[in-house]
Amino acid sequence: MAAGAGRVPTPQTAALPPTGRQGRKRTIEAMTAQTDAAATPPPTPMMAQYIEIKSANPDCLLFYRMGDFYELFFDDAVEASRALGITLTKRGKHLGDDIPMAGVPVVSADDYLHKLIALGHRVAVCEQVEDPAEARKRGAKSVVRRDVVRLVTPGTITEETLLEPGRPNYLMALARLGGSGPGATFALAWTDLSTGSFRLAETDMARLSTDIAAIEPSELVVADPVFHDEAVQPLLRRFGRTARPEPQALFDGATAEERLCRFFGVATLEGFGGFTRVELAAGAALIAYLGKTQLAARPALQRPERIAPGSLMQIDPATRASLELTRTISGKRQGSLLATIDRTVTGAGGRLLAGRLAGPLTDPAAIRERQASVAHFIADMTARQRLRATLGGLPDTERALSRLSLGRGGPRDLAAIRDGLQAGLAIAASLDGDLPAELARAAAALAALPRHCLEPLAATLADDMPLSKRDGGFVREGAIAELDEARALRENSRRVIAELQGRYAAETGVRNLRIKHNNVLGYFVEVSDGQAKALTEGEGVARFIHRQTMASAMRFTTTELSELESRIAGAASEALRIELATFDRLADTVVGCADAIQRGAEALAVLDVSAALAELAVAEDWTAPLVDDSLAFHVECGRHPVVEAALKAGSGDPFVANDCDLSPPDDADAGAIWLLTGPNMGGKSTFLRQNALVAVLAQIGSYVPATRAHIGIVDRLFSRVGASDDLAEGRSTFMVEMVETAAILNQSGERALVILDEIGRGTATYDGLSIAFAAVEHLHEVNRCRALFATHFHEMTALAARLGRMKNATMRVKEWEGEVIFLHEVKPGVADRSYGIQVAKLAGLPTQAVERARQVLIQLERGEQGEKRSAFVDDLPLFSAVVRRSEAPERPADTALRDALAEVDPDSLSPREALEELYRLKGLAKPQG
Ligand SMILES: Nc1ncnc2c1ncn2[C@@H]1O[C@H](COP(=O)(O)OP(=O)(O)OP(=O)(O)O)[C@@H](O)[C@H]1O
Repeated sequence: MAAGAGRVPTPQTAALPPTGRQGRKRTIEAMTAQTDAAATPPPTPMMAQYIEIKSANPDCLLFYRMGDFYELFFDDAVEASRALGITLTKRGKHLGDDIPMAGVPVVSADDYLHKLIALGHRVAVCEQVEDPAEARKRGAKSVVRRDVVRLVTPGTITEETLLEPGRPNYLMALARLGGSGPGATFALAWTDLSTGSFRLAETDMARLSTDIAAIEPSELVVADPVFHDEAVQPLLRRFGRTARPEPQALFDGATAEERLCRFFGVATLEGFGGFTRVELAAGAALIAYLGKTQLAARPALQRPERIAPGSLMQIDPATRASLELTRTISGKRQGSLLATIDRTVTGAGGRLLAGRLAGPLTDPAAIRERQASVAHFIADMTARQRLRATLGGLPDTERALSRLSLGRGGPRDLAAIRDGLQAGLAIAASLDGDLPAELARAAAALAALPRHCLEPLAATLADDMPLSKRDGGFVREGAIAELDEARALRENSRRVIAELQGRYAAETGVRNLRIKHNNVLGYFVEVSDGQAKALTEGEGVARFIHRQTMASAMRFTTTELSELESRIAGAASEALRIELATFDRLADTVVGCADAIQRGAEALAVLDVSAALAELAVAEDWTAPLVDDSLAFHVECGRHPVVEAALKAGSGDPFVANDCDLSPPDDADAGAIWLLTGPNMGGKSTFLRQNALVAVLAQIGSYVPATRAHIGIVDRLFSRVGASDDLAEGRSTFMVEMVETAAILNQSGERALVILDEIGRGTATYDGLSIAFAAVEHLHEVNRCRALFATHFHEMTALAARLGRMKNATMRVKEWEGEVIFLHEVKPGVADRSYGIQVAKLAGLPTQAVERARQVLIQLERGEQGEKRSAFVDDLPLFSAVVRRSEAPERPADTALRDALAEVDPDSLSPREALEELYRLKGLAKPQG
């Protein structure tokens, strides 16, 4: 019986010793230490096997299969019990000490794996690789042979339960050739093992983190020396535990091409397109790492696709985060651009859309091709709705195929392929007429789906699928005569058992006599204690053979029952054998057609995304932007899709659309800069971001939230909005801001689009103002890019007089009865004030603090008009903040003046006396001291 079977992992409470990588290493050493044979008994054969396997996988938690459980021992047990909250127990001794042990049931292993992977662990799954009967043949003490069948790592998972449907899960390899000097070349290779996509791209040191962030890998493998290179380390640190070192041998450039050819079974890679040496090294490293983690299984990877340099808009990690493209700043999908625009109905469609959003295109022709697909589905609403209804119910064909090719598939994966093939062929037939190029290619891929693969699946598979193939029952009745026979025998035997039970009950007179089954006794007759006499006395003695006495029941068997049992067992195992063989045959057929099925699944994803973007454009009233090679950036009535959706769902307030024109002014050869001033909460950040999002949406081939848009290709997008600390990197808010601003000023060319919000506010006013000034001048004179710059430094608006391509714009507000009303409208010109205090009041600052701020502001403004700053500070008595009254206390001069005025009788004064009186009063009004 399984060790620990029947145990349910429960929250663990015992205090545990410290663990960690170091601790684990120590334990392995201790485990394998040679000991004084006389003093301590040698490890049991099973423990010796465990230690051997664990030593070969020191950096993984080892899931060691024992019956229905995966057991963990030593430090692995301690670590897993902590991470998973499962009971830590012990089993036997090693070198005189108790062996800590923890286990998880095989049936729910996926959930535990999920948690461990999410925590950054890697797990080696060690299975029994022979029948226990075989082991017994070698002697009573021999252990069943076990081996690691798979390393589960964050980038190589394929289980449905471990993956998010709409998110790709990338494994990436980073290769460097040419040493660590300036001549070094870099490349990335990445694959989504769950779908088989495989891409390669060259990169360089400056772009490295931007390119990695665009893919968002779950796991990044880097050659050991590169991983530890001081120049690369800070970049990799950004990706935390995602990045891990692997032996340099995996990345060997000299053998890379040969290794790739071997994997794809081709003599040369020429048919796949040209690759650089470093790209091949990255690709081969990825394949080698897959070999290391997947062991015997060969994933169905697509042929490598090269992403040409410059073909995608570059968006660095900070910009990506600040624009909340696929995730909000707090890390959630909800509230991101992706979540707001995603109307896809399949997992593959969702992943394709996410991928497109991560890498907008820079080729206008390719963008227009995608736009045409969207336009097609806008024009043909019936086709769109029909397609979406068909796609909506489909399982994830891509991921099912990947599991089948890795030998991890189940009956439901076969059914998914069947349904995908059926739907694909039906859709191909319905896509008629004049199709735009991208859709025509998709239709062709669908029409080419392998019917010879569908036929056996459709003829053989049942309608309802069990989860595991071992449960049987997935082959349709009538499909295989041999199986029908075995099943009939099995069913028939069950009926015979029921009849036997009735007969025994009648013959013995025990009405509630039952025939039951368990794994230990097999079939047995059970009667309650009080009625056992009918079976143990008289005629019964000869027939009923006693097996077991329970607390309140007795169990028996009969010769007839034993014979029946072996017939039933034979029929059931025969039926299962036939079903398993059928599964393997069908899975082989599917894997044999993997290429065509993959292309079909991709085509379905393209159709889903095109129809979804059409649906979005219609529902939200978006328009097709004109995208070309110019430097134009002209958006009319643009909106921020996420803020607009939030307003709709919340207050119901309409979103105020705004124009933005950064196209080169008439006689200029470079784009314009808008300097945006306006009150807090006026909508500056929203306006800045919405224009960046319009550029992104336009370049993924989508329609955009505007009434008209003309976008000249943006090759690089920079957004520096809001401030954040990067304490892990030891950088303050201001430092982070400056590092990002430096990157923008160093890297933007004339095709860049730069969004800068309140640069320089994190330091002293004059320092900040000077930096903001310099940044705008630099953007205008050196970078010459299109830019939007929001600021509260109103002094900067004066730059418009000097910088020909800079324009001032402001957010309109209305003041009404002392309150400020934000109109969220952008208009040319300069803001007169910031309205910060009104916003503070709206935010609920205590009344006396608001009043006090007003006084300080008045004095500060006076100070700006000539009075000395030091005098102003002197004018602020230390304790005035606690003055509760809203009016300022009367000063002595005010009282004297009022008294003097009261005494004056204007009717009795001559003109000369009146003048003298005026001088006297003025004298009284002079500030004291
Ligand atoms: N065009 C708009 N139409 C309607 N509401 C808007 C619009 N723009 C912004 N808002 C609303 O105003 C809020 C504040 O906008 P935003 O953060 O862009 O202001 P801001 O000027 O950048 O403020 P601050 O200077 O304080 O950062 C938004 O959360 C949104 O609810």
